[in-house]
Amino acid sequence: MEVRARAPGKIILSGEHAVVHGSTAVAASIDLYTYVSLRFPTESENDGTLKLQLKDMALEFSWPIGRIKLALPGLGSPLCSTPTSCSPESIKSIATLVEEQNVPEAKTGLASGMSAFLWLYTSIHGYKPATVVVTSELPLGSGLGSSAALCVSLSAALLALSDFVSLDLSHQGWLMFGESELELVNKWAFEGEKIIHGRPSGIDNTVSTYGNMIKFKSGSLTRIKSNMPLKMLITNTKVGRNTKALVAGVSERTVRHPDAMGAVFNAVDSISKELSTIIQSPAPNDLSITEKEEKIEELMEMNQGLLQCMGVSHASIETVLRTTLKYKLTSKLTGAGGGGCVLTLLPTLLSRTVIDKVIAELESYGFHCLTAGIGGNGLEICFDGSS
Ligand SMILES: Nc1ncnc2c1ncn2[C@@H]1O[C@H](COP(=O)(O)OP(=O)(O)O)[C@@H](O)[C@H]1O
Ligand SMILES: C[C@@](O)(CCOP(=O)(O)O)CC(=O)O
Ligand SMILES: [Mg+2]
Repeated sequence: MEVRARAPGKIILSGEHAVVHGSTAVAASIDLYTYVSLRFPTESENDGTLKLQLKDMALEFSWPIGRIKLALPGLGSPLCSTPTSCSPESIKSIATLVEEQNVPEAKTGLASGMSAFLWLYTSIHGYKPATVVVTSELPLGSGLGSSAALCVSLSAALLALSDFVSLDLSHQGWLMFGESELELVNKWAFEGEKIIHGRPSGIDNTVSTYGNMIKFKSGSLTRIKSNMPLKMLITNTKVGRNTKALVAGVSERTVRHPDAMGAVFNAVDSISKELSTIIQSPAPNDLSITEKEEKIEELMEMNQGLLQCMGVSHASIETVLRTTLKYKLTSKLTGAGGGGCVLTLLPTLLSRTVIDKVIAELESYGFHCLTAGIGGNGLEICFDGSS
């Protein structure tokens, strides 16, 4: 029996970082996915190992089950169905298991993803041999939520073949989980994100699990129904960065300047609330689409200024801002910043010629531009191997 799961990446329209400190944020899924397949070996295939294949990178890691038992003794049997946090001791043991693999020097960033994999796998399936294959359409470490898409798709595939959920295994094609399964997946994925991010807000795993557009504050989500077309250009500066370090940097600044940073987070909270009101306001109402777009642009500009105050902008991001401004377009970073991706609002009346010109100029600096569909499906799974 094999199961495949796919979970989308995301863009944060407003409120990244501040959301970690209790402010409201608005995020939407994008139509770029991470896929995870899980298969248990037949008796003749069983070589007593747990394998992780990262297909896009042509990497394969393999752990003898005996070695995992030694490093992580005492995993419950029967296993616990409630998501549990990885203790500092288990984090250390898992780090040792990861270090024993030959992770190429240029790919050491994968170590945290591999650790999340080992924690989620052993927590849900214990000491059981299996092969897990991961592929992704998302750039890793660029602010589009690849870590959350990995944790969500992985948790879903693991749970789909566990005793903790019951599903219609004969269903053909992609299938959505029910509400209680989604909640369970989201909780496990959050535990995985904790290993990768240190202190995640939970917005990335939540929007990847549920899809569409959400408003998120202090761990709880409100679904948003957009009442206007929203088209964003996504520019990947290709400057690598690490969410965990950036999130920690903002927390350190908050400790140094609690009042000033508190005011910044409050301002972001107001921006996100206003943004979600505009996006949801019925059309046509007293505001035309163009007026709504102008308001959104102003809010994006203000949010970007506050992200700069938090210390998470970057020279490459500033180059994107300056370049798009030449075409009277507004941009803000998305995700953790420090490089990574930048969003630019593409107003409905903007001509294709201008879009092509701005893309050409951005790409002449070595950046990569893409336009992704916003607000599509969240997590889905498939049992028939045809999708
Ligand atoms: N498909 C994948 N395979 C392996 N690890 C992954 C994958 N996707 C994400 N990761 C892990 O997540 C990390 C990137 O997460 P993060 O720094 O939060 O950036 P983002 O979530 O914006 O892509 C990678 O360095 C890796 O450890
Ligand atoms: C910076 C933050 O708000 C979003 C991080 O997103 P990403 O990992 O850069 O895609 C952190 C969080 O909310 O957990
Ligand atoms: Mg991430």
